[in-house]
Amino acid sequence: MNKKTLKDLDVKGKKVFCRVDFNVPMANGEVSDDTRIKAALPTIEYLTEQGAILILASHLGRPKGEVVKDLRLDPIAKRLSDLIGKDVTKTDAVFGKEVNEALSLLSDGDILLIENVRFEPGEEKNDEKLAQSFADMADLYVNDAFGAAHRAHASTTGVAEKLPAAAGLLMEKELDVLGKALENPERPFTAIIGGAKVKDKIGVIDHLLDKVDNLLIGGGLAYTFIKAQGHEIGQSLLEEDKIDVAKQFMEKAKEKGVNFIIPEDAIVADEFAEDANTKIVAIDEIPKDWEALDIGPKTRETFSEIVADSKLVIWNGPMGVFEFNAFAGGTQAVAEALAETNGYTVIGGGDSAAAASKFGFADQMDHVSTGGGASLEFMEGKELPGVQALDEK
Ligand SMILES: Nc1ncnc2c1ncn2[C@@H]1O[C@H](COP(=O)(O)OP(=O)(O)OP(=O)(O)O)[C@@H](O)[C@H]1O
Ligand SMILES: O=C(O)[C@H](O)COP(=O)(O)O
Repeated sequence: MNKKTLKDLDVKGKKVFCRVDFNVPMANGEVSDDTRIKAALPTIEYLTEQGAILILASHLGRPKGEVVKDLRLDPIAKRLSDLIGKDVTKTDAVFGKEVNEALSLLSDGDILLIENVRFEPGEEKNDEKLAQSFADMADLYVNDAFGAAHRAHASTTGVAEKLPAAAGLLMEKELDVLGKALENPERPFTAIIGGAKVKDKIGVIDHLLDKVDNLLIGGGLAYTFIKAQGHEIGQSLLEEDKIDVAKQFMEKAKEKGVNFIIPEDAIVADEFAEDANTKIVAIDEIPKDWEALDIGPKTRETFSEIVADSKLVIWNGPMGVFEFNAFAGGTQAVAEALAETNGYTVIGGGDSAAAASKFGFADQMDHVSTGGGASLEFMEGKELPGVQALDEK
C-alpha cells in the first residue's frame, strides 16, 4: 500500500483522532452484532498500548444531521469497554466544551468515544468547520473505517486533510486482501454475484469481467439475464431497462473468454411468502404466475464444483431470498462451498457476510469484509475517498 499506516506514526503521548465504523446492528437498545467493533480492536489496542490518547469517532445509522436518541453511541461504548476490559469515556457531544473537558481528564492509553458524528449536519456535507473541530482535538488522524471509506465526509476525508493521516490496521488489511485479489489473483479466479438488482451490480460485474475466469450470477438479478437470453421468467424480478446491459455483459464475457454462468434451474413460488407453494423447475420452464426465489439444485451443484476448483473466490450478494428458510438453500450451498474449498475465499460484506454467519460458515472464510458499499465500490475499481485522503508513504 502506498499510504501511511499506523506503524509509520509515533503516537506515544499524542492525541489520535481515529475514525472507526461502529455502524452495527442494534436491537432493543443493545448491540446485536459486534463484528465491526471486534474488527477495530487491533487498531484500538495497538494505539492504547503505544500510549496514545485515543479519540474514537463513528457514525451509526442515518440520523441526517439531527440528534436521534436511539442512535446514540452509549451501548457501543459499553460493548467496546467490555471487549477490551478498559473504561471508555463517552460524551453526548460530538465536539466542543464537553469533549474538551473529557479529553483534559484523560491520560496516555485512555479512550474517549465522541457522539454519533452524523448528529452534526456538517458531517455528511464534509463541512470545513466541523473537520477543523475534529482536527483541533488531536495531533494525528487514523482512519480504520473501511466500511465508510466510500463516503467523503468530515470525519473520513475533511479531517484527514488537516492532520498527519494514516490507515488503521483493519483498513490496511481490507485494502491488502481486496487489492491483491484484484491486482494479482491466483487462478482460477471465480466471482459470485447475487443480490436483488442488476442496477446495483453493473459496475462490479463490468470490472470483474476484466479480471475473473468464472463469473457466476445468482439472486434476483439473474432473471434479467435469463430474460435477455430469451426465456420467460414469470413474475421473477426483472429490470426491463437493464436487459441490454445484461446482453452486453454476456457478449463481453464471450470476448474475454470468461466462463459466465447463470442459473440452469430455480425454486419457484406461487407468491412472495415464507409458506408459499414451491417447486423446482428448469430455467426455461418458469410458470407464468410464479416467481423464482432461489437457485435450484443443479445450479447449486455447478456453482459448488466451480468453487471447489478455484484458487480464489469472491462472493457478493445472496443467491435467493435467504431471509425465508424455504429460499435460503442456494445461499447456504454457496456459503458451504466457500467454506470447503481449498481456494482463498473473500466475502464482500453486507448480506453475504450476514448469510455466512447465519449458516455458521463465517469462521471458515479467509476474509469477510467489514464493508458493504465500500467493498462493492472497491471491487468496481473506484478509488475510495477515505483512502485517497490519507498521506502518501
Ligand atoms: N430471486 C430473488 N428474488 C427476489 N429477491 C431476491 C432474490 N434473490 C435475492 N433477493 C434479495 O436480495 C436482497 C439482497 O440484495 P442486495 O443487492 O441488497 O444484496 P447485497 O449486495 O448482498 O447487499 P449489501 O449491499 O448489503 O451487501 C436480499 O434481501 C434477498 O432477499
Ligand atoms: O454500513 C455501511 O455500509 C457503512 O457503515 C456505511 O454506511 P452508510 O451507507 O450509511 O454511509
